[in-house]
Amino acid sequence: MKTVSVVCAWVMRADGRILLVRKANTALFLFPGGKPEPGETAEETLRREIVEELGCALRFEHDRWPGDVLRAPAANEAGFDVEATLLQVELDGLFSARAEIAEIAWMDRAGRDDDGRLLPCAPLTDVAWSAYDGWMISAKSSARRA
Ligand SMILES: Nc1nc2c([nH]c(=O)n2[C@H]2C[C@H](O)[C@@H](COP(=O)(O)OP(=O)(O)OP(=O)(O)O)O2)c(=O)[nH]1
Repeated sequence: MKTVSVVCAWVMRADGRILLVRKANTALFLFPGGKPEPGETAEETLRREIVEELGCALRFEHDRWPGDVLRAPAANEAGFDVEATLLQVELDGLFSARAEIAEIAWMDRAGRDDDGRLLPCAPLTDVAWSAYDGWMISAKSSARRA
């Protein structure tokens, strides 16, 4: 299987919804982010992509879900898997849809946006929710053991 590598942002609102974007002329909602340029660290890629897509800076929190490298069928490239480095971050400052972003949405665990609309999502979204749930379960059981 051919692979496309991306770095993506897991941005969780206080009510537990996560931020997704839909790019112009595409149907599926995705995590903000994109492909690294040569020589960039994951953090540099994400800062650049978020400025391009949402026009704001990022904060990297250290006491949150450390994120993961996740694999799923690629949303917009037939025959490719996406290998995504997903980093939990917070947006710093006002943000809005820029450049190629057609829509921004906050998705809940049931896949709905703030208006109750069921969002069509890239396969990576489900994989990421499952990884996050797994981390939450293990974080709670270590807290109980402590
Ligand atoms: N950003 C992002 N891309 C995803 C996700 N899930 C998923 O399958 N992909 C796929 C879609 C595309 O096939 C690929 C990202 O390519 P892209 O074209 O959006 O990346 P980019 O912004 O760096 O654009 P470019 O360099 O090709 O101009 O990864 C996701 O959650 N976020």
